[in-house]
Amino acid sequence: MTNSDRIIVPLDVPDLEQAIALLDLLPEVNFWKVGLELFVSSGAEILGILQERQKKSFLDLKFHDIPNTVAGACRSASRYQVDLLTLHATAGRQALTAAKGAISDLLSPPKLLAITVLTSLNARELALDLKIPLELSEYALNLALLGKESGIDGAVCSPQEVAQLRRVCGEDFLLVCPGVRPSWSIKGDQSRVMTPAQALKAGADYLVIGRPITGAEEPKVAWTKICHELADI
Ligand SMILES: O=C(O)c1cc(=O)[nH]c(=O)n1[C@@H]1O[C@H](COP(=O)(O)O)[C@@H](O)[C@H]1O
Repeated sequence: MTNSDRIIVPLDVPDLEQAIALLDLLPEVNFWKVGLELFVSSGAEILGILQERQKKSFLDLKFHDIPNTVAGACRSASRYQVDLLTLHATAGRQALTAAKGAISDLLSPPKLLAITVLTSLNARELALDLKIPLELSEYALNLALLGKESGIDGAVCSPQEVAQLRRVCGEDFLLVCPGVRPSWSIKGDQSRVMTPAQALKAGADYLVIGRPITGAEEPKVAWTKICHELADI
C-alpha cells in the first residue's frame, strides 16, 4: 500500500450529483468516506456507485444510542458492504460489544471504529462545557481502550493523540485520523490538527482529509501536493 492509499477523502456534499462530480474529478482517490450530510440527503445510492467503481468505502454515521439500537444499525449498515463503520465509544461498553456481536457472523463485516474525542473539540471545551475531569489525551486513550476491550477494530482520533494510542493499543488496532491539515491550508472548525506527514509518522493507519482537497480551487492539484508531501515518509 502506498501512502496515498492511506488518504480517505470525505464526500461532504449536499447531494449525489456533487458527490459523483468529486469521484469523477479525483479518479486517483481509492478510499472515500460517506458521512451524515450526504447519507441523510441521498441515502445509500452512493455506496453502490463506489462499489461499482471498485473504491473502498467508509460509512461514517457515528452511531450513538442504546445497545439494541446501535447493534441493529450496525447490522443494517453492513448490507452496504462498506469497509469501515463508526460508532461513538461514549455509547458505552454494552453498546460497543453488542455492535460487534451483531455483525460477527457476517462473511465480510465492516471494521468498526470507535469515535474517541471529536477533533473539533479543545481541552477547554472538554473541561468547561462537557465537564470531563480528565486530560483530553487521557480521555481519548480511555475511550479507545474501551473500544478495544469491547472487540472494536479501531478508533478515530486526532493526530495529536495517535502516537499514544498506537503505543498502548498495539499495531493491530486500526487508527484513523481526521483533523489533518497541510501547512498551506486553513483549520476551519478543526481544533487538534497536524500535517499529513506528521500524522502518518505518529502512527496513523489512515488520514481523513476533506476540505484541504475538496474545498481547494483545484482539488486535483491539492491532492497531488499532499501525495508528494507523503511520498518519502
Ligand atoms: O469520524 C470522522 O470521520 C470524524 C471524526 C472527528 O473526530 N473529526 C472529523 O472531522 N471527522 C470527519 O472527518 C472529516 C474531516 O473533514 P475536513 O475537516 O474537511 O478535513 C469530516 O467528514 C468529519 O465528519
